[in-house]
Amino acid sequence: GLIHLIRTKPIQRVRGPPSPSFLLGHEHALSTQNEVGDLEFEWLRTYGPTWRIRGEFGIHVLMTADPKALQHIYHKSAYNYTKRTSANIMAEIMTGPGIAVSLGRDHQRHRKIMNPAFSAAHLRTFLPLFQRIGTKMVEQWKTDLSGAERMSMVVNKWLSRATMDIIGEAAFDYQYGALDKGAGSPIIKAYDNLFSDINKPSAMVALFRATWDYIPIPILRLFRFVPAEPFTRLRNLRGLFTEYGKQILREQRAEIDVEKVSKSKDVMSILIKANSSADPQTRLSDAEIMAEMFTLTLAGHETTASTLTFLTYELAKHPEYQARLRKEIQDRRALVMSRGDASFSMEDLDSLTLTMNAIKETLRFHPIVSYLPRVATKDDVIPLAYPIVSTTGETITEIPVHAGQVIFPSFMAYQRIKDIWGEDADVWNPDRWLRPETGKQTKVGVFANLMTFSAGVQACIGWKFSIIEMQALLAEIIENFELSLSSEKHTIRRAPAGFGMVPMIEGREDLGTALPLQVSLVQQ
Ligand code: HEM
Repeated sequence: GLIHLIRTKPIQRVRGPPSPSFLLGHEHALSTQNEVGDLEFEWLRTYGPTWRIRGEFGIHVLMTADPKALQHIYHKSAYNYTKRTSANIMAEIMTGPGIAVSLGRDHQRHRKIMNPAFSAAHLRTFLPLFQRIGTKMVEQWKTDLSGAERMSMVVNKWLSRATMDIIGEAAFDYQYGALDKGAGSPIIKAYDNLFSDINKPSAMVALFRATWDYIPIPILRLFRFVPAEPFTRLRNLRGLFTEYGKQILREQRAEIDVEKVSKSKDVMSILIKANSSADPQTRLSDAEIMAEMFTLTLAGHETTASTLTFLTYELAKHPEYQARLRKEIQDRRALVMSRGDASFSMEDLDSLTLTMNAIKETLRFHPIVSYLPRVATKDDVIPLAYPIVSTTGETITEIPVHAGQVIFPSFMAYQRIKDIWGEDADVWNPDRWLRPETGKQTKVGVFANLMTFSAGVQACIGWKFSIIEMQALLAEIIENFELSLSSEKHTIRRAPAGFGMVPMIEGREDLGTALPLQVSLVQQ
């Protein structure tokens, strides 16, 4: 039966929307939609959690939000579903040969070397750093208010600086000084609007990139010399970062003594140790070390900043929830003070249920990476938790795929399935996490059964780092400030940026990534 199914191109039996364009398929529509998720939600409603769209040059693309399919693709069969060349090579041009673009065995080596730096026990030691940077940011807001009752501010810019300073110190013991230097910080300038700028998809560029899946990789690597956008931007960014990277490495190599390196679990010690390892299984080259540093800076700052930005936006839209959250934080503060402590411990932060639920809900509702393409490396059968109806009216419970099949697993749509998240899945409601059944189905993601950090062997290595960072920064912000929507009644768009999204003001896309809010001091 199976052999027969595979011969008969079973993928074409999966229903889906008619293609808007032979050359561009739905891919261009996905990356230019007004609000990220609009198309996916419509397809989810029409076809169920699994459907078929057209990619560039008319290829059939399987799109799925089905938890069992996600589990299969990312966990059970993870190295049989690899990253798509056209996307991966862009990332490689930007970061160099680091963990996020390496594949198969190569990736296993990177991951094995880096894992110890991201253990839960080690990450907890960063809490004082997160709190120090959080306090610094909050003090700067107070200075800017300078006695006024309220002020308008572009929150994402601030959060970006705070998370940049945090990743610099946490990973490399290096001070980027982004909060001190503000908009003038060279590294912040270099990264500003990166994701929205390099992903401005004209139809021509989209088609050009689509050809990459058919071009040998060594040739693709030469594209980094193309004297046009987005390559110029990527090249400049990598150039600038290489300067930082060399400086950091010089400083660290001079400071680190061999004794300390062999025991230490911080990122720099681990990288320097791996650089001089005699065993090829645990060695990293100079280029790989530089790429690792770049990757951590890139993956570790804007991601968390964007998620927190969407979170502050939701709190501004939901003042009653914001008030409950503040009360929870203030009550705990009273307890901390009665203990005679100056700051929240990890246990204190973990006890803030409403705060954690707001974080979970924002990761569910605003997954800043909304889908991640994968390509099957061999013939396989993908199981489904939710059967679908075929083009000929039969029920399908699994989908046979050929090697080479392109799949867009949709995190955005998965996180809206009502059967899993509740009838109110389409609204931001952190209280859903008080219901014990929420998300308790097929095990998929690394955190709260969400897919926002992806899943399996290539899932986000920094998810726990990011959660603690958000817990610390959010408590700091909400304890000190009331957030409300900007008086100018802007409409905020979840604007597409590659496979993800960034907040933008409708009609003011020229400002790049921007989410303005009003802040006022909490009356003590
Ligand atoms: C809310 C915040 C974050 C989100 C939503 C997020 C999301 C993701 C996703 C979806 C991936 C998979 C990418 C792919 O397969 O192409 C990933 C990978 C990665 N992330 Fe994160 N991330 C966040 C924060 C962080 C932080 C704070 C760090 C570092 C401290 C980090 C470091 C990495 C690294 C190194 C990888 C590559 C892992 C590998 O390929 O093995 N991320 N992240």
